[in-house]
Amino acid sequence: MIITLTANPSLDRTIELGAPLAHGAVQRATGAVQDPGGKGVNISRALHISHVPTLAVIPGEATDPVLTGLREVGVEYANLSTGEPIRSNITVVDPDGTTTKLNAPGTHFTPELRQALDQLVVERACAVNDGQQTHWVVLAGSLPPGLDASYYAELVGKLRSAGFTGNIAVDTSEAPLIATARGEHKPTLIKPNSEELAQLTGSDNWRELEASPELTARTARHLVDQGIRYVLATLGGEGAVLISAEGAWWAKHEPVTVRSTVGAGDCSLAGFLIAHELGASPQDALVQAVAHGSAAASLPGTRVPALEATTPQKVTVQALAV
Ligand SMILES: O=P(O)(O)OC[C@@]1(O)O[C@H](CO)[C@@H](O)[C@@H]1O
Repeated sequence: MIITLTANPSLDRTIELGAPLAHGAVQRATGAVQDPGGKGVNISRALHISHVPTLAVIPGEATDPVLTGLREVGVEYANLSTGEPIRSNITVVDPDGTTTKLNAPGTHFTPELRQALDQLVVERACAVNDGQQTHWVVLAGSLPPGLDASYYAELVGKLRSAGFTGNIAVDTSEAPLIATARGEHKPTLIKPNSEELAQLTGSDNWRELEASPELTARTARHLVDQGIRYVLATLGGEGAVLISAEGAWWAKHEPVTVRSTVGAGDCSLAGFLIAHELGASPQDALVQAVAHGSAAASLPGTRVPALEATTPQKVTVQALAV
């Protein structure tokens, strides 16, 4: 069982344009799709479609389109009533696949709501759900207004104090990511992209990291030395690097036609988790992460691929010396 927390879920509305986005103009879309979104939600959707048991913890009303959307596809969830609609995030896709994303701030959290959310996550992580122990808790996405940057770092500590001994992954950015990496209780895994790795390590040139798997591995090595077991660094079209105490590897998929990169990073993490649940080695889990990310990028909107629709045989992997 893998539990995901999406503290700031979203209804993802994707609009496809027949001509490049023109600032200040009225443009007619050639297509529009809407999906339940937010990073943890996407990860749970990707796990579910590949038959890996998952529970998505989400603040929001049961009648909200995000939750009805999850019910329609059969993803199990535990929601915390907030009295507010879940935010809508807009993605505009140009004909060449370039995406422009507009993310709303999300529901304001009171201290009472925060406490209730903590309790829900900790209770579900420590309980046996549907006869299954929780192997991973994934804390994912931005934090809504009212939850401060140390929220995930503190929640990792609360899970450990409550006796949760499984793995914890954190997939976030900016101040919450920095606070998590510096926190007293380290997560098992973090999944930064190049920009986030640069934020974490104080590097001012994330493009250099994206272009160099070796530099990425050397940079992320410090995080592993500080107690994070796995750093899964995604590099866009350049694949991903996994850095762990056992070694570092770079994996890259053959080029694909990109429809939408939104959620591709979430699917990479889902691919890693699926492979890990199936007992794969870290290196093979990296290959599946890259296969999942590429498959997601070739789908429209925030659509997620099933394991059987991914092509790990088109991924090349090599060990990196760090
Ligand atoms: O505003 P956040 O929480 O950083 O990101 C939210 C979001 O952009 O992330 C997902 C893709 O990773 C989308 O489903 C969603 O709209």
